[in-house]
Amino acid sequence: MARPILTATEMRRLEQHAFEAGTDEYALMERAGAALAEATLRFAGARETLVLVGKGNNGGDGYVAARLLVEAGASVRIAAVGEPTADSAKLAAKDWSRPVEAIDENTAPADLVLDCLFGTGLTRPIDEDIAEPARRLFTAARRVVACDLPSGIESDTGAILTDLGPADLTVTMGALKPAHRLSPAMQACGRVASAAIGLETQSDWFEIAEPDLPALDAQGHKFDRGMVHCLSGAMPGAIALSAHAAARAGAGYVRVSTSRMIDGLPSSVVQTEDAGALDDERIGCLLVGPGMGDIPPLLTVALTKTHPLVLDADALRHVGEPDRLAGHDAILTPHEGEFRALFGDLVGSKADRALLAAQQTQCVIVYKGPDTLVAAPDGRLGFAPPAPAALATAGAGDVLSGIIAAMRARGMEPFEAACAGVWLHGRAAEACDIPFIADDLIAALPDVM
Ligand SMILES: NC(=O)C1=CN([C@@H]2O[C@H](COP(=O)(O)OP(=O)(O)OC[C@H]3O[C@@H](n4cnc5c(N)ncnc54)[C@H](OP(=O)(O)O)[C@@H]3O)[C@@H](O)[C@H]2O)[C@@H](O)CC1
Ligand SMILES: Nc1ncnc2c1ncn2[C@@H]1O[C@H](COP(=O)(O)OP(=O)(O)O)[C@@H](O)[C@H]1O
Ligand SMILES: [K+]
Repeated sequence: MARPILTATEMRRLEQHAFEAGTDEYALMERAGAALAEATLRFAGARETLVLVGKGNNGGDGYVAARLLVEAGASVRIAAVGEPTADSAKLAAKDWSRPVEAIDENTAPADLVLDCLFGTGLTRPIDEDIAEPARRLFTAARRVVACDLPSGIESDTGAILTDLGPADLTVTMGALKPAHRLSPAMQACGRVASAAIGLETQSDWFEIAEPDLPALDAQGHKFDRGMVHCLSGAMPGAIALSAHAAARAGAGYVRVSTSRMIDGLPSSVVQTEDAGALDDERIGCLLVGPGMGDIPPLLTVALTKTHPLVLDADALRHVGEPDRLAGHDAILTPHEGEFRALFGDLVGSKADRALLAAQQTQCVIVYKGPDTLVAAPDGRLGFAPPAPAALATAGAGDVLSGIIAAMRARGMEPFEAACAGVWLHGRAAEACDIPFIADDLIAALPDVM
C-alpha cells in the first residue's frame, strides 16, 4: 500500500474535518502521544529519557508520551520552551504531574531525547536560545526520537531552517509529510515510522510502493511483452546500459539504432542501422538521450514519431522550449542540472517544481536526485522511498531510463511506468553490494522483480 503524503495545510484540514465529525481534540492528541510512546519503547526500550516540548501540539504529543513512558517504567524528565499555548497541549500538560524544567545551558542530558519541540507548525528558524541547548542535548543523547518531524525542518519543503542534528527515528503522525521524503530533511529523519491515529488520509501525493507489474500472458509472444527501441549517439556505452536494463526489466524485444556495432551489449539486444526500423508500429517505447551527446537531430527524429517516449540526459538539454513537447506521450527523466536547463528557475519546493514542469509539458516528469519525484500533469506526485546514496554513480540514470522504457513498453501508463521504474531501480541498488557500478544494478533486477 502506498503511504499518503500530506502538506501541513492538508493535515490541519483533515484534523478539522475529524473534529467537525465529532472526534474529541484531546482524544486525537492522546492517540498521537500513545503512538509516539509505543514506537519509542519498541525502538529504544524504557530508558532514561528527556522529552523536549514546545508550546504547540507537537509539545502536547510530548506531554502525553512522557506520561505513558513513565507508566511503562522509564525514568522521564520534561524540559519545555515555555507554557503551552495550544488548547490540547494545555490539557496534556495538566496531566503531567511532575516538574517541568526549562531548556537552557543547565538542562542535564539524557540517554534518549524525545524531540517534541516543533512539528508541522514550524514557520521560521528556531531562536538560538532554544536551538543551542537543544543541539547540545541531541549530541549528548545516545538516541534521538523525533515526534512527527525533527524540529527545525520545514514540513512542506524539506528545508532545514535550523539544524539541531539528525534523529535516529521519526514517528510521523497520521501521514508522511513531504519533508520525510525531500532532501535535505529526509536525511535528518533517520528511520521513519508511520503512526495511524485514526485520521482518514487520502492524497494524490504518496510514497511510491512496490508496483503491480503487468502479468505475463501465457500465450503471448515477445512483442506482446513490449518492444523498446533506443537511439544511440556519441557515447554508445550509455545507451548500452539503458538497452540492457530494458531487456532485464522484462521488455520482450530491445533494439538499438546505431551506425557502428556497440561492444558489450547482450547478443539478445538487436543492433540495426536501418532508419526504417524507427517506423515499426510494434515499438512500445522509444528511448533517446543517454549518451546522445551533441547530436540534436536524434531528438528531432524521435519527436517526429508517435511512439511513447522516454527522454533522458542529453535529449533534455536539446529540447529548448518545453512547449516543443506538447502533444507527445513522453516521460522525462531529468536530474537537477537537466531540470534547470529545461525549465529554468521555477519557484517553490521540489514537489511544486516537479508538478509545474509536468503541467507545462503535459508529460510525466521523473525529477531525480537523492529525493526522486514522479509528477503527472493531473497532479499525482510519487515520492521515492529512500535509496542508497551509492546510486550516485556513472550510468545509474541510464539504467533507470531503460527500466522505465521497459515498463512503458510492457503497457503500463506513463505515470505508473515511471513510478515502477523508480521503485525497481532503488530496490536493485539495495540488493547490490556497496560500492556498485551501474552494470551491477542491471544484474540485480531479476532479484527485485
Ligand atoms: N494536524 C494534525 O492532524 C495533528 C497534529 N498533531 C501534532 O501537532 C503538531 C502540529 O502542532 P501545531 O500546529 O500546534 O504546531 P507545532 O509544530 O507544535 O508548533 C507550535 C507553534 O510554534 C510556533 N512557532 C513556529 N515556528 C517557531 C519558531 N521557530 N520558534 C518559536 N515558535 C515557533 C507557531 O506559532 P506562532 O508563534 O507562529 O504563532 C506554531 O503554531 C504536529 O506536528 C503533530 O505533532 C497530532 O497531535 C495530532 C494530529
Ligand atoms: N545521493 C543519492 N542518493 C540516492 N540516489 C541518488 C543519489 N544521487 C543520485 N541518485 C540517483 O542516481 C541516479 C543518477 O542518475 P543520473 O544523475 O542521471 O546519472 P548518470 O547520468 O550518470 O546516469 C538517479 O536515479 C538518482 O535519483
Ligand atoms: K519534533
